[in-house]
Amino acid sequence: MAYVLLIDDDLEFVLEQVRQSFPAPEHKVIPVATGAAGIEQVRTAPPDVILLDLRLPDQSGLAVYEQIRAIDARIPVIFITSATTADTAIEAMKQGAFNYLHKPLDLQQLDDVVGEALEVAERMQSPVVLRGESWDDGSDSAFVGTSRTMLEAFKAIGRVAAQDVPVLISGESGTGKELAARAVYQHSARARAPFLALNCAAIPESLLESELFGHEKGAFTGADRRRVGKFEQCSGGTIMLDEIGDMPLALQAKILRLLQEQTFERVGGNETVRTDVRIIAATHRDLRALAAEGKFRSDLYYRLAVCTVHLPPLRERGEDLAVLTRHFLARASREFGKDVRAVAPEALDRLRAYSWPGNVRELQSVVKQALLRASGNVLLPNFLPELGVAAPRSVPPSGGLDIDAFISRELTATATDLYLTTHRELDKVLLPRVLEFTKGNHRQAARILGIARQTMRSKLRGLGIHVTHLVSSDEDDSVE
Ligand SMILES: Nc1ncnc2c1ncn2[C@@H]1O[C@H](COP(=O)(O)OP(=O)(O)OP(=O)(O)O)[C@@H](O)[C@H]1O
Repeated sequence: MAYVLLIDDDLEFVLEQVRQSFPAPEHKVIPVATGAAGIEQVRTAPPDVILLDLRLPDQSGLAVYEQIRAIDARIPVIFITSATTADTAIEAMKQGAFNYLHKPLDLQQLDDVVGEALEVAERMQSPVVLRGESWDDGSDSAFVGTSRTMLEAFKAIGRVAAQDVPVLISGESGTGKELAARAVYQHSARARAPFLALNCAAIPESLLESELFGHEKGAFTGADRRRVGKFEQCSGGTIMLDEIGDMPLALQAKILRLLQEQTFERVGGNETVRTDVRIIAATHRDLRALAAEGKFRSDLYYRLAVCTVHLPPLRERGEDLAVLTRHFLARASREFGKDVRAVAPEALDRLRAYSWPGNVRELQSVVKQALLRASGNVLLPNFLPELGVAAPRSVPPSGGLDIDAFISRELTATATDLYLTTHRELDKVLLPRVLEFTKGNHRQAARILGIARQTMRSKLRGLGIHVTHLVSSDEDDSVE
């Protein structure tokens, strides 16, 4: 359940819109009409996200924002502005506001921006617990591993977290780099300041610079107002640059300067902006090799590689496979209201024989699929999907889905959940296709599909499909 605090004296119209977008009982919207009441609410019952009008009867929205930040800088604050207060909204972004929306509110933007803020807040606030020993409570943010290599990684996380220097996290896709970055952040001196994660490979090259550094009005066609970038917005906090190996060389130079001097210029601007951000870079590529080939700046590589955390691939983690399988089984059992507690040794043997190119993410998906088919409380080998075929996809499949072939393959006398697994298979193709069609527009996609946006989001998450908000509130979401 999301808890949204609305601080706005226009309680009739705006409140109605917010309630429409975030209906009870799944959501709780608490409205207050003054800054003082809002601050009191944040103090006594901290919300997940705050919508704050810039114009309030008792004090300015910016003053209220400063006080909220002092209480907890991690709660995302989205400003509500009228056209005349847009400049102040930009000022608020410079001070770390999450985003801003114009009145009258556009319901889709409201939904997208608040939805994204909730995801960001969850990343910051749900604690990543490093689990070297106990593993079977299925807790959502547990970072599980008992193998020697994972214990080394946990130690490295502990070692680098406290030092206020850049960190480089390496590991194949699905090995837990984002979890590691969150753990570093949460154990650092900046843990009470914001954390933003950005996937450099998912953002078109032409937009990435502006996303990170912002731009001035008129910097390029369509830049009709100044935009504050992530490095300015997140000053005091931590930024995860995921897939940094995919960053264009020109932009790497700008990152290097930021690391050396903590300064930069917005795109199309001359003003030197000062910031104070800790960078956690992550990559599935071999940056040292890329640097040797001239495809990654070696000076940036050496700067980033002072503190490193390496996450080994699942196939090299020995005993972790069983531990993680039980962990995900406990989690999925809870999620689907089943009670499958044990894994048959033959099922584990089959899992061990596989090479796991998609690593822990793939295992998580396989266990979920197996659980959906399971009956009784032991996970038997015939509940497992065909390994390699059922690997999660993060990009839309190009060849489409042969649903008839899928059903023929799965239709056995022992199948118990063919309805669910077939629908999941269909979702893997359908959802990305519809989002592609709507250019990442969630509201439109949900409307076309005829399902609730929240349902669509949770389905995407369940399938391991990540949706990232790319640019600003004015623009769209897109599929990674
Ligand atoms: N050791 C672990 N314990 C529990 N869950 C894990 C572990 N490692 C990964 N996961 C889960 O696997 C999924 C993928 O992890 P994560 O997104 O951190 O990987 P990644 O290396 O950043 O992947 P990518 O490079 O594709 O972005 C997430 O759902 C995460 O919670």
